[in-house]
Amino acid sequence: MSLTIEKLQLGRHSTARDAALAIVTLQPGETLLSVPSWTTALLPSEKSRRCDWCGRLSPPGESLKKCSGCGCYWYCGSKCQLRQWKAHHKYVCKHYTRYEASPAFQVLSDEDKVDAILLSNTLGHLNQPELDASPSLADSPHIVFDSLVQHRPAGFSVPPICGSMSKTYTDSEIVDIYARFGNNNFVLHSHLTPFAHGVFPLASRLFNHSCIPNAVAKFVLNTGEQPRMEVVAISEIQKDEEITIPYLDPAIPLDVRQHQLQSRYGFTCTCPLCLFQQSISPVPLAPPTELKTLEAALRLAIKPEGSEILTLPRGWDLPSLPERLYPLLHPTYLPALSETFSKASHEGDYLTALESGLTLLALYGTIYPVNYPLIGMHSLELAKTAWNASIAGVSGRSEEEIVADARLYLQLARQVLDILGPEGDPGGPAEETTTLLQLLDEQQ
Ligand SMILES: C[S@@+](CC[C@H](N)C(=O)[O-])C[C@H]1O[C@@H](n2cnc3c(N)ncnc32)[C@H](O)[C@@H]1O
Repeated sequence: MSLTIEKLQLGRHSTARDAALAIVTLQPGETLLSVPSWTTALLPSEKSRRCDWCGRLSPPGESLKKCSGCGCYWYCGSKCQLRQWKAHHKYVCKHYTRYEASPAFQVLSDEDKVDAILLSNTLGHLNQPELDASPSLADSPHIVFDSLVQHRPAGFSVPPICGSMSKTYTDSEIVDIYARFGNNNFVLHSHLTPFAHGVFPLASRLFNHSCIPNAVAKFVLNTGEQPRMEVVAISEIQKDEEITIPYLDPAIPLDVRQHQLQSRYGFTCTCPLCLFQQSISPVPLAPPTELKTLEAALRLAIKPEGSEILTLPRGWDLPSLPERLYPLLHPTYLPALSETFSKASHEGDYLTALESGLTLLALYGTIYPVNYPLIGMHSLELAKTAWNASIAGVSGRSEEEIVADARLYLQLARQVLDILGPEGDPGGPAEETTTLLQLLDEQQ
């Protein structure tokens, strides 16, 4: 398939069939692709909180309007309701209540329920003529969806379908369509919190996975429109370089990551992060007597004594990590550290919170590529902790020192979140960071 979209084009890949390649040099923060979802389905926890079409939260003081047919879909206005009706709800509405109450649907896991609804919606979409009579390939979700790689993991079985579409397609056609689901669909998130699953055929056709991605997907919500996926470069990408996104959190332990990539997507990841972690595996646990020394050394690597700048590794830099720090890469260490930071910040044990939060930031810096959104989110959390600590007081540290740290963390948060740009629900970390920086400036 030949496919060129402004800044990127499809080229051959040695193991993944095709790959998205940059046509020109791309800068961090550049939007590489912006596409509306073909169809989405909200997670059960989000039903009636968000519009089923545009995915926006119900505006403050207003409630969403319920579909009078099925009573199970909610909309922020008639524009969204009409569009969803035309796209696929007309096929499922009068069947939905019985379908949702059926034992075959009820036994499914929450994730599978969402995919079952997504499949029902997708069948509706496939049954519609393309909007454009002679669409370019990139504008034709039908053709692109048809060309997606199929994957049938162990235990693969098609969930029950809602509505009249089950009669329009043969069983084997439905199996073929569902076999493109697990490895091609996306989890939609707002400020990194998932709220829906969605089908974006063009994005699926283009982007392979790397645990050290050079781009990430974000989701933009506008009334009347389906949620839009935007793929944003987080580092400089050279002409002809492959553009990759993370299919899962690169901080997940190596064996779990490899297992999930193999079972859900059917491939073995050979990115430099996986290869490096394999090469040092099994990582020993740090002896408890040495842990504090190793943590201090890791913190010093990003924030040398008295330094007024944070030096996160430029891009993924694990091979340059001193070998004596490898025990901090043990798979159980990061979750324990993250727990310590959350608990200590919450309980007001600020000495522990500031130390563990900075160690965690340094550890994230060794795993995630530079400008990875989670680094910005964590840096904001650490800034808020430092802010609270400056008010409460921490023994051995002056208020000025702690406020200076809060500013450093906020600046890092802003740098990273500015590259990601606006996404998801109103408010959120980018706005919070700007407000806190303004407050700090006013206090000076
Ligand atoms: C969303 S598609 C990506 C586009 C795909 N390369 C294509 O040609 O349509 C996901 C599938 O691509 C392949 N894939 C993605 N990332 C890969 C990687 N890093 N190594 C090998 N295969 C990969 C797997 O077959 C996976 O199920």
